[in-house]
Amino acid sequence: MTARLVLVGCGHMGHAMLTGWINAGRIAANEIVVVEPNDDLRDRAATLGCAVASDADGLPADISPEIVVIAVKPQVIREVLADYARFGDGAATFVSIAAGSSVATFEGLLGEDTPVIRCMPNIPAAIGKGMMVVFANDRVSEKARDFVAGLLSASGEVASIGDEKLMDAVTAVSGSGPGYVFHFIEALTAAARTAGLPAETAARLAVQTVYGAAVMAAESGEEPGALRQQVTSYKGTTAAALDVLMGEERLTRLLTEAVEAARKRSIELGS
Ligand SMILES: NC(=O)C1=CN([C@@H]2O[C@H](COP(=O)(O)OP(=O)(O)OC[C@H]3O[C@@H](n4cnc5c(N)ncnc54)[C@H](O)[C@@H]3O)[C@@H](O)[C@H]2O)C=CC1
Ligand SMILES: O=C(O)[C@@H]1CCC=N1
Repeated sequence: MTARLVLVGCGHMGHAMLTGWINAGRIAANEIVVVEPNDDLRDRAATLGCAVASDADGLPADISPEIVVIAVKPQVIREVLADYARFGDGAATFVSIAAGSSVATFEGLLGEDTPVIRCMPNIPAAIGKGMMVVFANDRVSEKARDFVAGLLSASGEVASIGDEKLMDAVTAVSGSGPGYVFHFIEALTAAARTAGLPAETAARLAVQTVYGAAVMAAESGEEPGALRQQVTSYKGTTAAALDVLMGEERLTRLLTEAVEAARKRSIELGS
């Protein structure tokens, strides 16, 4: 077995991405070593056919991976990276999905010649419907960039940005965004219950409505505003509800405030 890729951290996002890579055939499971201290999560990765270790000391001594993916919480990045310094300074390309953690943090801890790709995925990556946004330093080779782009595209759409500062905004919109949408579904379900619908019906209507509308927004080729107008009959029911949501730009202002809170937190996590 040649260990082409080391995945450090196999929790929610690490596992979501790992299954996407393997299921899409972008890399063979036996070319991956997963480092994960949690026994259950490590076993889950082993079930996929990956080699596993509970910490960096458990990695085979002679491996020389092309890619090291860091998928641990931002709060532990510094201590975790110290264990992977031997792959720094150009030996491997590091891919980080940690919110906030800058490329400079990686270069500082692993050596300034370390190729680093910062990526902000989101949790629908677990079903191949993610949004992944990447920023790379200029040490990343074309070969590594292509390999990583191929891996990420197994989990959904991939976009790149040239200004790393925008990663905090990206994190606040698409990284955390599924959380907002899940909460919207919860809120619509609660409203449906208040309107008298039984629990099961309320939940079903809320999910299918968000799903159908999202697919239509993604695939119809029409602007969301135009689609909204198609639903909104003059003096009809949708207009009555949208008066509540759009009056004084209530929902836009609320979301702007929420996104700004997430953006600020992303900056804090990186400092
Ligand atoms: N969950 C999400 O929707 C998203 C998460 N992210 C980022 O992904 C990263 C991971 O987040 P989650 O998967 O949600 O967290 P998680 O807590 O589910 O996964 C982190 C994993 O790292 C493991 N871990 C801790 N110390 C370790 C070490 N020394 N070596 C190897 N593994 C270690 C933990 O046991 C855990 O399983 C974070 O940096 C987060 O900012 C980014 C975008 C979306
Ligand atoms: O909540 C968080 O910090 C992570 C980053 C984006 C989504 N989840």
